Amino acid sequence: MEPALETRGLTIRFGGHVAVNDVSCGFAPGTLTAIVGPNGAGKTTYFNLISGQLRASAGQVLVGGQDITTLPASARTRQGLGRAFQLTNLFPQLSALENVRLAVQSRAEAGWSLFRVWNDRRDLIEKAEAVLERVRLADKRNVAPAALSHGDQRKLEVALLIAMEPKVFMFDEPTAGMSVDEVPTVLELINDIKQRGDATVLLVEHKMDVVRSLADRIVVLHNGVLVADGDPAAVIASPIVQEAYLGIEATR
Ligand SMILES: Nc1ncnc2c1ncn2[C@@H]1O[C@H](COP(=O)(O)OP(=O)(O)OP(=O)(O)O)[C@@H](O)[C@H]1O
Repeated sequence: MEPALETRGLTIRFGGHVAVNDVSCGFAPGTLTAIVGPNGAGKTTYFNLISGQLRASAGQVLVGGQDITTLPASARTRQGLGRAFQLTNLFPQLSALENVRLAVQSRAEAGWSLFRVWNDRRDLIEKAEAVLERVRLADKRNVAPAALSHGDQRKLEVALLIAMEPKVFMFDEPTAGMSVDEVPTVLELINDIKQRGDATVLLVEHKMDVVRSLADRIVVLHNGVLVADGDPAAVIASPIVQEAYLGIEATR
């Protein structure tokens, strides 16, 4: 099956430092891949290269077989790459519902569907309400983002991503800074995205228990290089992960 997303020889140099070094990797539809590695391994930089926040020094990014390497971030979004929004990108004065409605609307407009039935405002709102229901924020529909709890803000970020209907969902440490009781809901939402349809999910995550519970596959970056890739149990047991995460000296 053709990968939904693929990087070929993806590389970026900052001065003399190679932060992502010749990373070739394909991500199949309907799978969730966790990208792990120690601090400074290049995980966020790899995400930035895929989503277009950074331009590669060498290599390619392909979505559905199409080369998007030279496209700006906004055009990549239209190609189906969805990265979780930071709340700073939202309209703080608007309600949660209105923010999701705008995301639904931008998706509708991107789909060449000028006359599609839910271009009508009522339909856009119904669709936005359904998304809020799905992320369990329906009761907060009239609340502004800044007034939401931290956990609810992360749910709203997921709602915006769902509203954009991307082919590829990218989450960079989605549970960072959350209280222990807020974590399961966000993990359930990500799992729900994975279960429905053929979405491709990429997840940068430090917490190994989260990775173990969600991932079909783990890719390990170390000093910008892809050093392990495969089944979660096997990768977690590998010396490189044991050493990087558990401080156990690798036995060779
Ligand atoms: N814009 C930049 N200019 C210079 N160096 C950078 C830049 N962005 C990242 N780096 C460097 O690239 C390396 C990889 O950083 P990156 O943030 O991608 O790592 P990471 O694996 O996401 O780490 P963490 O788990 O701590 O978030 C680091 O050495 C970092 O200092």
